[in-house]
Amino acid sequence: MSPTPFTRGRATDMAPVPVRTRSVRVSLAIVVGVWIIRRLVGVMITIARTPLLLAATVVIIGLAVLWSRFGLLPSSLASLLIIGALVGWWLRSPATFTRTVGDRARSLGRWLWTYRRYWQPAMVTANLAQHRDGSEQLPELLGVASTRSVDRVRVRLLPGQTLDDWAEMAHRLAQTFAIDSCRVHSTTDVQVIEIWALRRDPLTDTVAPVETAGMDLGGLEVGRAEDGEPFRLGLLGHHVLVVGATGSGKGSVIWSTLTQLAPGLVDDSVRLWVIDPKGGMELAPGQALFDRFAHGASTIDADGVGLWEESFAELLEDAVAVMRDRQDRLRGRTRLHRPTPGDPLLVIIIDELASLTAYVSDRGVRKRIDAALSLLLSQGRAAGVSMVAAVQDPRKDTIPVRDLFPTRICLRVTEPEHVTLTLGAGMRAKGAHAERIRHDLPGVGFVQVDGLPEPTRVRFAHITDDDISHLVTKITNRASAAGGQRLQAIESAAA
Ligand SMILES: Nc1ncnc2c1ncn2[C@@H]1O[C@H](COP(=O)(O)OP(=O)(O)OP(=O)(O)O)[C@@H](O)[C@H]1O
Repeated sequence: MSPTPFTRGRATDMAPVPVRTRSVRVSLAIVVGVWIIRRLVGVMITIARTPLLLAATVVIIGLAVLWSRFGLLPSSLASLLIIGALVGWWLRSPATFTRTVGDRARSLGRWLWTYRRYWQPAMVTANLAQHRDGSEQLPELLGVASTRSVDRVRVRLLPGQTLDDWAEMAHRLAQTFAIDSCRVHSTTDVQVIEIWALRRDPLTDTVAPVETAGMDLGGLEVGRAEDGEPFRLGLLGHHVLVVGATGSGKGSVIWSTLTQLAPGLVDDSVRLWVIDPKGGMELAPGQALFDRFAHGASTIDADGVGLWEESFAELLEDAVAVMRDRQDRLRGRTRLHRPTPGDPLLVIIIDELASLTAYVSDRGVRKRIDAALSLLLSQGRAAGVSMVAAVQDPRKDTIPVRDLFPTRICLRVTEPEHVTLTLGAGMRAKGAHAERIRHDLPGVGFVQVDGLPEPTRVRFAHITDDDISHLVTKITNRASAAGGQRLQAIESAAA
């Protein structure tokens, strides 16, 4: 007889040979003694594994020995000396003190009093514990690294668990550990994840622009991530799409990127071609830095076609020509163009991409723009042509080339659907609720880089009008000091 759906499968014995063991009587003293010894060994292992605890234990034992041998006065003096040294360190170098002592002490405290203490009930109530053969299996708490605002909790998953299981439970964990919010991140080890538990949101404070002497196109420091660390945006070999409702701070993504490109603008290893279809309102203050600037003119030609649309198409087609020329030159020599002074990275900046893809009135011009955009986005990265484009509406009929941007940034949006369209399916479940970003937090958003499993929440640096004029003056002065071709390019752009 064939098995029914309920009788299919193989039955396994609970044990290879069923054995009935006799119960053994053990005295209470032995049970308590073993329990104490196990605890003591656990404490010693913890001390040995934790440098801060080890140092504190050594100091305390040292002071106790001093006291027992030489009395109270020498040990009190030694204690004062140690406290004085710590205070002196904190005053001289608060950053290193915080990193070495403050954060470690905080991590230890959070590990002991919050996570280790409530780990079992938290796992059970969030359905993240497993029950097998009558025993309870808990995911292993590997460690906690805390800063002033966030606890990064490393956890080894139980067999069969995935990052998504934890992402689904993130809000429950936040509630259980009494923290603002929780996000789950993968690590290089597939069995280990990191929970970022936010105790205080470091992104409520405006982020100031960072002045850089050098430029790292693989990671421009454009803002701050939610763990309080600098956030770096890769531009070399990338195109970046910024999506956000009006007033969400798209301008700050563009300007913080431009600020970081300053060294390259001075030594001519970066050139900017800019399209600002909103009449140049957003980007004109930086015009002196752009090699080309198409911003729309108020004129139309004899056929009623806006000349600005022509100028957008021309700029993009010229960029395609630069790309083709590079491809011819680099073929067989390298697979990725490395920008150098005189052979720069060409960065194309477009402030409102929908004006080029959806709102162009002339069909011929629109076709030209579509063709050039698709070519640049699909082939430009390797040839040293990168694009940074901003748009309010990420829907496919507005931005058909959306998926060709490997890096996508979702600032505050009006609809949950916009998050999925921008960052990809499943990203809201991983905590990217960009539709919930508060109106008073412009420049806050989620960044998704192709190949990385979850988005990063960041705040981009706020660049004021004064910062922009300071930047323009600085770059033109430096370029003037450097002399040569680059200055001519800047001067002719400014003219
Ligand atoms: N990172 C930021 N930090 C603090 N304030 C910011 C930040 N970015 C933008 N702002 C402020 O928020 C307001 C809106 O910014 P912005 O013009 O860049 O938005 P936008 O998304 O480009 O809007 P639109 O689509 O209407 O042009 C401005 O007053 C700006 O000063």
